[in-house]
Amino acid sequence: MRRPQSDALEIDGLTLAYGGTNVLEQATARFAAEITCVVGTNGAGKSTLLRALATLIRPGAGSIRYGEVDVWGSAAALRDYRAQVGWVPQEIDMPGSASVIQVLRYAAWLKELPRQAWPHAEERVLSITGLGELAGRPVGRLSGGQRRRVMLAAALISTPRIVLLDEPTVGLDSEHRTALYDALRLVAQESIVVLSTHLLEDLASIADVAIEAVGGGLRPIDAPNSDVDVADRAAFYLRRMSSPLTS
Ligand SMILES: Nc1ncnc2c1ncn2[C@@H]1O[C@H](COP(=O)(O)OP(=O)(O)OP(=O)(O)O)[C@@H](O)[C@H]1O
Repeated sequence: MRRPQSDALEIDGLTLAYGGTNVLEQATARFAAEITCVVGTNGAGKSTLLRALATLIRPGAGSIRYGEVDVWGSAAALRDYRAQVGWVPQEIDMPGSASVIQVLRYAAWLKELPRQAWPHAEERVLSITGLGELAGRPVGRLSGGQRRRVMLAAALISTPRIVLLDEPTVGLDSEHRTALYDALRLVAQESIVVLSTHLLEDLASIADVAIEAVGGGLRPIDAPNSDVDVADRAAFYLRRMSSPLTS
């Protein structure tokens, strides 16, 4: 079931900079309980936007609001917001000797989940990510795609309402991408999912909404009629991506 409108995540007039250089300027967007893909060329600001949504970077101007609350408005608002966020960074960083279940328990401990809730939470995220049979295996003995799903499972352990993934498909073959996308489909039934990608051809199979980081701003790529088939949708996105800014 879709989340109520009031729980949307909104950015308004957002400016993000490193040093004195703006990466995004006056950017506006709205994210609902569906899968939003952020696309754009190298250096366009996709990761920067994702990091800002994860509150790893503080905006120079503008606001990030979740359910009408300015997440940077107070220390309490920031803490409450962070408790709702599951973050999957681009870099896979887990001790190779730890088993999948140990990684999940560490994530549950970090998120301060009550210990009695751990077994149910572990079962839930293993099921969503299709990792049940690998629970006891050291992550160093998993494939890149499986490790990526472990990171997603760890991010999901506290049932976050907002799931942010920076380039989650890097290095994955189509089979592993499909497994990841299947997991994200389940997550997006209840949570806001935002991911960055440079794989335009995958937008057709995963994106409910696509936005492009371009020229320091964010531009929605109109959703095509969902009745058209997947190949047509992909072609649609690719056409939109290559169209001039004024179109
Ligand atoms: N920590 C940083 N310090 C200074 N500049 C940075 C930093 N991180 C990113 N940048 C710059 O900000 C701009 C946007 O980078 P960002 O990583 O958000 O782009 P991207 O769209 O994710 O690119 P890619 O597709 O290559 O991952 C780039 O010009 C980059 O060089």
